[in-house]
Amino acid sequence: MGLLQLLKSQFLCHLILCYVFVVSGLFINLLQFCTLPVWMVSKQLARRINIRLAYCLSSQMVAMLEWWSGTECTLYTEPQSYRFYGKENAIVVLNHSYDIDFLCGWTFCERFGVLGSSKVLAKKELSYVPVIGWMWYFLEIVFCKRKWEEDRTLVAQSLQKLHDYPEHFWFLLYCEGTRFTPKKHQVSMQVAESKGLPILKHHLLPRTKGFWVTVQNLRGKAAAVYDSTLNFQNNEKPTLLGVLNGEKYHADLYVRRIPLDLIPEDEAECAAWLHKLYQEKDSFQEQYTQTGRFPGPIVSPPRRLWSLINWLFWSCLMLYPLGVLLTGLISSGSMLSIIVSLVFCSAASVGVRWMIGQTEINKSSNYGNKETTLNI
Ligand SMILES: CC/C=C\C/C=C\C/C=C\C/C=C\C/C=C\C/C=C\CCC(=O)SCCNC(=O)CCNC(=O)[C@H](O)C(C)(C)COP(=O)(O)OP(=O)(O)OC[C@H]1O[C@@H](n2cnc3c(N)ncnc32)[C@H](O)[C@@H]1OP(=O)(O)O
Ligand SMILES: CCCCCCCC/C=C\CCCCCCCC(=O)OC[C@@H](O)COP(=O)(O)O
Repeated sequence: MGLLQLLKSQFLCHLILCYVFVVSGLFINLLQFCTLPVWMVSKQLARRINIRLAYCLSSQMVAMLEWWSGTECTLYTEPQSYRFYGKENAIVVLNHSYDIDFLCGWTFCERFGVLGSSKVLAKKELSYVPVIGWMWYFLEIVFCKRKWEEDRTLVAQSLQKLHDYPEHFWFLLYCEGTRFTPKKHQVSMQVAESKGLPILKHHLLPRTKGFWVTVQNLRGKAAAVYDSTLNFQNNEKPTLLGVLNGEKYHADLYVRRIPLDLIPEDEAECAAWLHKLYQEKDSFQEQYTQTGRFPGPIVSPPRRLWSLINWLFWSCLMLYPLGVLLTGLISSGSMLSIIVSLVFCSAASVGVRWMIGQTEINKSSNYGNKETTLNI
């Protein structure tokens, strides 16, 4: 292990990175809160400010992936589709099998200039996660309860509000609704069998209602669906803790651009269309497993310096007061103050560890896990 790699794996380094992320994140949340009066005067101005504030926060995590861990993200796509990326609104359909799939998605958002405005249909529980969840609230992220009776109006209303959104955005939809585990796969394949649908090897059976409601409500606003399939070379199983440790991963993303007009309006036809899409995605994954690559040419956008510059800026801004505080603390010689600070630091690390836990598949919810969820 090289010296730099050894440094990256040190707990003290992690503590510093997390400190910068959390404290700057809370500060950004506060700035977002201050944009509330602006909403009353100019909604579009408030939205544009929030897009930039969100960029300041999410690009720190992107910088950690791209510059700290040096993870390589390769894009497989047709050149005629590539020219549209970042220049139109789109619905992104992505497989949900990795702890850091959302972060790889963010990396591509950053490279195509839509990171600050990127959106997702997220489970409601994530809105309570400090920093990221609170940021999403101001970014008009669409939350769902994964209860269709409530979601059908809730999600539709939130999507309608995006019709006058002032900047290009990608709206991410994990149609599988939860992360892939062997148990959830087994349960969802029972549902597939009962519906006479083919067995999927690499995906859970997609939930079609959220897709249908999204497509219907973003018609006229989104131009296309980006069917995206993510995998990692050499069977890597990336984690956020691994990224924090400076481990380098190799992500491959295959994207097909499908104009929204090609997607059926009728709910049943739209559901059948999505099932067929997932059967195709499954065959791409199988091809990747067999050959180590996706179909189509590689047209990767390079990582940009912006995420690194933003990260260095916030690090300087946050580490300076920390340095002043620590110097004052040590020179005061007060044992009580030092103990209180240590207790505070320990509590903060437990809090950050909990946040990182939200990304871990082994802490995944029970949604889709139980036979009782079978609506058959
Ligand atoms: C060029 C580069 C391109 C791309 C780059 C890639 C990406 C970048 C893009 C953007 C990045 C933006 C942000 C990323 C940042 C962070 C993201 C982080 C995380 C958030 C993710 C989540 O929170 S995922 C969880 C929430 N989302 C969803 O659940 C969406 C999918 N779900 C649905 O659509 C659901 O339908 C619903 C939520 C709307 C409603 O849920 P409900 O439970 O009520 O489901 P259903 O009504 O669908 O269930 C009943 C039907 O399902 C059948 N059933 C029952 N059991 C199962 C089972 N185990 N598996 C499958 N199906 C099942 C049942 O039979 C019913 O069938 P019907 O035929 O009657 O529909
Ligand atoms: C720059 C240094 C930063 C270091 C510190 C990083 C700390 C930040 C930690 C976490 C940010 C929270 C991001 C939450 C995104 C979680 C995405 C996710 O995958 O959600 C799961 C959901 O889809 C389905 O849930 P279930 O599978 O049903 O359960």
